[in-house]
Amino acid sequence: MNTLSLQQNITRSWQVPFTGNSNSDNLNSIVTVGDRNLTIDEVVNVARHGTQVRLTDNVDILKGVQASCDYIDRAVETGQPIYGVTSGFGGMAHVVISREQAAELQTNLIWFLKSGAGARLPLADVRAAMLLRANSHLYGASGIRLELIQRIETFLNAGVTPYVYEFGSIGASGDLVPLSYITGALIGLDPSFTVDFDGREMDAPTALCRLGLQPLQLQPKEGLAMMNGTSVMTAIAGNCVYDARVLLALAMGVHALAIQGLYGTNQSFHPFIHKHKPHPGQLWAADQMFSLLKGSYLVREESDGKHEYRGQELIQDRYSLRCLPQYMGPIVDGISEIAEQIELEMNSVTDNPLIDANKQASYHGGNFLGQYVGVTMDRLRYYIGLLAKHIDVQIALLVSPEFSNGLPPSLVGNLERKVNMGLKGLQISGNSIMPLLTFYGNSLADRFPTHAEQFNQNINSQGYVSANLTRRSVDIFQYYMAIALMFGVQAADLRTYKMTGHYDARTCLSTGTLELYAAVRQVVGHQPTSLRPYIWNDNEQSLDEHIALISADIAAGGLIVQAVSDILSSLKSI
Ligand SMILES: N[C@@H](Cc1ccc([N+](=O)[O-])cc1)C(=O)O
Repeated sequence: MNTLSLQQNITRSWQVPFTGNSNSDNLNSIVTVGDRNLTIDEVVNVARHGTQVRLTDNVDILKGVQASCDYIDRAVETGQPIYGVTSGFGGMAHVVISREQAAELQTNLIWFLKSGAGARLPLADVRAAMLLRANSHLYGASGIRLELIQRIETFLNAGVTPYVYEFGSIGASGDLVPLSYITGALIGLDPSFTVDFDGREMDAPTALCRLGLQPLQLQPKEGLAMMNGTSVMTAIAGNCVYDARVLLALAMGVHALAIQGLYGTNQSFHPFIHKHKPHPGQLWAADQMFSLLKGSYLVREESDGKHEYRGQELIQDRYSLRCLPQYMGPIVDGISEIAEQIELEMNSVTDNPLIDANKQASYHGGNFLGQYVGVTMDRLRYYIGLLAKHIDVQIALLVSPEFSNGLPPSLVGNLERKVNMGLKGLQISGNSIMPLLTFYGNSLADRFPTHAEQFNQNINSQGYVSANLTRRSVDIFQYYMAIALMFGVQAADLRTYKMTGHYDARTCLSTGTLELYAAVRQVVGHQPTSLRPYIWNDNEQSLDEHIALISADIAAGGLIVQAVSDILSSLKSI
């Protein structure tokens, strides 16, 4: 079946409704796999937005794939001792496997690894994992037939996604258990392997039948090649890095709104300061913030180096404003390093043994160890915690008249209505999320080794669990960001009123934050007006609904994300 002929514009059950963001250019173009490096954006487009996939038709590459299979065939024929081909697995690798048992060894591997537990992974993570597995195999070092790799292409393009579970991998032999579910489904091993077929739950043999495919018997090495690798944790990591960058760009937007709400200065972002401490992330954050505040009537324009006594107000801003580039810098640099390492992992061969068909040799090693994923995902959660902590203190300044430079307590809109308590509940709700995000910042990769599997896997990365935890952290951060944006918008309106006597912040905000402000107002369905700020009386809206609307827009890459697309693309180029 030619799955490429399937209509590309059908919206599938697992698809995130695409409203357009910075990777929209590539959205409808096909992603070719095998002859070049994949990017995080491409993986996200395939995983979430249904971009079609085509395996390379580069003859040399395809010959290389076949040559690795031929090498394995010969090795089995001649009884060469090769791990996992003519030997047992892991701590039982001393067991000799005969030529007659070599295929059964591979199928049996799926059976005893079918031991996952917990919730199902999001389908987008599984799709990304399949894409990365195909990519890894096309290096021709794995001894797996093109026919099996093509099944991955077929599944992806037809929207067929195996169910995989959140527990089972220690990230040591890669993701053995999660990948066993993908492998079992791809070959239609048994009805107990199930898939999402375009929104419908179905057993794998039935799904194959619908795709016009027969169940497939694994050849020697193929089970190991499919299951011995980091593709699932790396897939989750790639999706998380994408989301974390979006959230970092939004954090910059939130800070720019908060600085205007607080009537902060732009002087702290002056290039003169930062060229004297030129860490790339710090330079980026300062430069972005300087631009983001340009043209605003709600900042103290002090870029000429002048400053004045300000009565009871401090002559310079508090640290969460003044030291923003120095605080954000390491996070920016860290996330960019994480993105680089995850992209490299995405474009690696992560199984064992690896075959060099040209030299007629195979090498026993350990590219399946997911330590890069474990460590980077631990770091990413740590950075998310730091970002959240910074936003939390900004909100605390905004709601406290002692520190807010004259804003009403808890950002109450209508002070005449004495029962109005403003955004107190919203802050408390945010306060219930932020500590969790910093708690999730704890590391997992350094936890006590499990000495799994007869001490064979006696060091492990926990990369899979760490990546899943990072996804949770990203999801929660989206709620927190929604809350922060609500504070930013309300503060901008109230500061506008203080400066002008009307509430329409569009007339005063910087050009760099106007779109973000307008996007939030549009998403919650409250258009700006000069007569009232965003929140006027407590009983006129349900704040929880606004949180839900804004966070859903962020998750879908909607209007709010589009509003920071310049920041996002600049972030990707660091
Ligand atoms: N990742 C192991 C392969 C492996 C080890 C253990 C198991 N197992 O299930 O015990 C399976 C596969 C290696 O290549 O050495």
